[in-house]
Amino acid sequence: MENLEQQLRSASGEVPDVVKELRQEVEALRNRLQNPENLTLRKTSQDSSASNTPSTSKRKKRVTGKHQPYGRRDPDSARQVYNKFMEISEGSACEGVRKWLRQATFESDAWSDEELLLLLQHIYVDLGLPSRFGISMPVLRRFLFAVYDNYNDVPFHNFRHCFCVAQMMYAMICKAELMPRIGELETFILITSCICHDLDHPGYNNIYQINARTELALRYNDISPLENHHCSVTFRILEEDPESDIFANLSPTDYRKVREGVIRCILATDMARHNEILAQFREIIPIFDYENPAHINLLSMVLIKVADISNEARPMNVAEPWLDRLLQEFFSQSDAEKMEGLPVTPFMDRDKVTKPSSQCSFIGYVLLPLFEALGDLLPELDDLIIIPVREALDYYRRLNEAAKDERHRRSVDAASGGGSCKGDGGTEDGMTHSALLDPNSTSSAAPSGGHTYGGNVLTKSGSAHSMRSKRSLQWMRSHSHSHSRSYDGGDYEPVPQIPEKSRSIDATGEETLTEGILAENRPINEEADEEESSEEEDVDEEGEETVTEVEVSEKALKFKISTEGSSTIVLPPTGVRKRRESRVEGRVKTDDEGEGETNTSGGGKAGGTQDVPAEPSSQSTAPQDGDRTLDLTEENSQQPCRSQKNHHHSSIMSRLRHFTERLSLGGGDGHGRREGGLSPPNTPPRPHSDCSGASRGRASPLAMQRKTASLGREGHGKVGRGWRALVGGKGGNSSAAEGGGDSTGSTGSFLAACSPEELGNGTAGASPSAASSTSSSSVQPLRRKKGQERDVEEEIPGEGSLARSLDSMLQRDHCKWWQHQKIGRSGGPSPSSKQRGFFSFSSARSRGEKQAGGRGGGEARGSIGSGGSKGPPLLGGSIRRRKHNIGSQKVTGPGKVSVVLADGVACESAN
Ligand SMILES: Nc1nc2c(ncn2[C@@H]2O[C@H](COP(=O)(O)O)[C@@H](O)[C@H]2O)c(=O)[nH]1
Ligand SMILES: [Zn+2]
Repeated sequence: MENLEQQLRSASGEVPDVVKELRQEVEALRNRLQNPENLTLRKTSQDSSASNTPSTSKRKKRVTGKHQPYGRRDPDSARQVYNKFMEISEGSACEGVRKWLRQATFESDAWSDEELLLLLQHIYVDLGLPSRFGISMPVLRRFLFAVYDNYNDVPFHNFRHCFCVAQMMYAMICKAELMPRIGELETFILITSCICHDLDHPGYNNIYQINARTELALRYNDISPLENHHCSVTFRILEEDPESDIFANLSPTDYRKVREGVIRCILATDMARHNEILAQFREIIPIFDYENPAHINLLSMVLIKVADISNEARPMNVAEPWLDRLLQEFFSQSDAEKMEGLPVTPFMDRDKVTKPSSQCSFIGYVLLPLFEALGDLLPELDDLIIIPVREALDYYRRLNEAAKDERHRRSVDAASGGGSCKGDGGTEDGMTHSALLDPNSTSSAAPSGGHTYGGNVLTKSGSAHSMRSKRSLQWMRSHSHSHSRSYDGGDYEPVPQIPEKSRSIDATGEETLTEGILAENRPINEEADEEESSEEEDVDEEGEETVTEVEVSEKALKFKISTEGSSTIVLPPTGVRKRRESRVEGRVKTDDEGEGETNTSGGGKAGGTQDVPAEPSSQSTAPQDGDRTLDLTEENSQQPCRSQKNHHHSSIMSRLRHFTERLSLGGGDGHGRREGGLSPPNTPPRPHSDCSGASRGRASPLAMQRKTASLGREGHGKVGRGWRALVGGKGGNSSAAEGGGDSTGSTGSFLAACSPEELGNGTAGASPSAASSTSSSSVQPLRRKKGQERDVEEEIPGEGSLARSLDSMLQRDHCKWWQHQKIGRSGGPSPSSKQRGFFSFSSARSRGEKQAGGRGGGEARGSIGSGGSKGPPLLGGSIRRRKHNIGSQKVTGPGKVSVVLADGVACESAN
């Protein structure tokens, strides 16, 4: 522009007005673009021309990643989804689908995007939320679509993930009959939070955001940058398009509670806060009081966390594609980290992670302890989520054990000049069939770390097995004989096994020896302390572990916001070994015996219970009441922490210094400068085949099974097409649909997709899924069929021919297909003669059913608690809510400054 103006000036002596105006516009545009706030959402105004679609234009600039390989979905396809959603939006799910929607077996892949939107609508309506909170159906639909439109096209953290989380939340609410207990408002908060909890997720996590110093990390000062962003986007959606504002008719009090609640819940999904939240929750379980808002707060945070990581509670054919997507996202991030010279996040590193190792670690150390804590309070959820997760862990342990056995066998073979890796039970991919196939195999349950292989017990030298507790071994033994998902609910105490992480297995079963996991990952992935090295000495090379996401994420949070409204500098754990021990022992010690008091003085309540160490000297990473910050001054560094008998204080001090330096400095030259100059990685999302698994690149029965099960990702609509063909669309355009969406509904057509008789007569051979169903149902004890191997390359979603043939089959025989899906879920509901097929497509009126909608239309279902006024304060709890002036600072101790980040959230740090 400047050049142009200069030329014009020299040519004609003046700059014409039109050019001046143009310049102003360019300036305004530049300002908009440079302010990331303006870029978070797609502007409604930009595309309002097209059928009143709320928002479908491409955002110009990302705020969530420097080198971002992912993007939004194509605006045209989003618009199409909107139009289709509007077409079907007055339909409703039939009874069979509704029931399925309350199960962990629900398969989101079976539905198109617009169908999922319809199902989300159903969830709101079924819970009576629109009528209770004055949400008209057009507003609800517009909101749901805006949410859809603000998810990115990333492998895992996409709209379908948010759907799954919301659906699991719905299932838990129904199963445990939570609504009367927690109240309508909290239910509203929970469902909405689930739907919004990963909005605009870039596919790269907080660790990347912080290390790469992205706009988000800068904006949120490294404090849960993504979760803060998800919250921010949530409320921007509502602010920027009042027609989508589902909170518009809330009273000011309720609005405040909802806003606080949604923020609280979404922020709780940061895995860096996992231990803190779990520890606090465990504290209150024995005294849980549904009348106590602080307890409800914490329960909600746990519920959303559980829903968020609940994929492994789903049947194998649902869970595994999600794991593949997650690893795809992980690997893409670690590839980018490598290319950008950033610390490589160990649990995301394709060179170090296998599916079984990843899942053993995650389920054993992160997921199951959380689920079981929830199960302690809500035993109703055992069947729904806890037992399936135990089985998943059992399965992955077996895989891990088998892989270890195989490696051992190979090394023995190699040492003795032995030959082939194949034969006598070994598979091409390094798995030992005997261990996988034989549920009675003792290989995963051998006491004292013994492995059986070919009848010989190989004694493992390492400490990993010795770190299993007796109870763990007992459980593993008992479960190695388990043949059914119908777990007897016996005396199971989950004590995680130490998964093997030090080696990964490639497609041929070749193992890649990894270096010390922590060694490569500076700054925030490293345990740099010498003392720690010595602490690790008793971990043999096979017992080496990859730190979990929680551990790495905790470290990534320089400031850890506590739910008490203050924040604390996290004490770095004293070492992997101690962490493991504390996990192994902590639960046993804390729940009943009260031995976990070693690190609190005066019986401090908050925190620490999960990580209560086996040894008094170990550290809890959870903040303790009364001593929430670590004083960094030299003189105080010599003093023991007030609330912790800290035998390692000085080393922790040095570690902390080291750690905080590294944190703030990023990788690179050791002086805080990342090595620049690297070209953008330009790493497109890896195809599925790049997710390393215990076995890759080979077709297998399982792969076929999975292929048939994870249907129609070619547009996500394959399966639904059968239904859509039947329903045919209402024929109304989107605006008509919007207009007609009040509680009375318009004259929607009624269409029962198939009759109960048809369902009852379905035969197993009718579809590829039926094959899946048959085979998986015949192997109840494990989540996998005997001999099933992992084959990632075979799992590419949406791969043509099978999906196509299924699609055409579905158009003929969708009812049977659906029935088989139901049959096929291990642990899923048995098909009932009352099942009514896919969807019935009916208006509220024609079904004579409550269809919430316009104000006062339709009452809430179920027994609902008192008026939804239970919304507790943000960050409340045991938990004093503090009113602060945002931005204010005060010195809170020698070398410490407290800065108020947001209402109720203060951050204390060394100055
Ligand atoms: N290794 C695994 N990690 C998992 C699995 N399911 C979830 N996760 C991790 O948890 C977080 C949840 O947070 P989100 O709000 O970002 O979704 C997710 O990012 C994963 O990293 C799993 O099955 N295995
Ligand atoms: Zn999530």
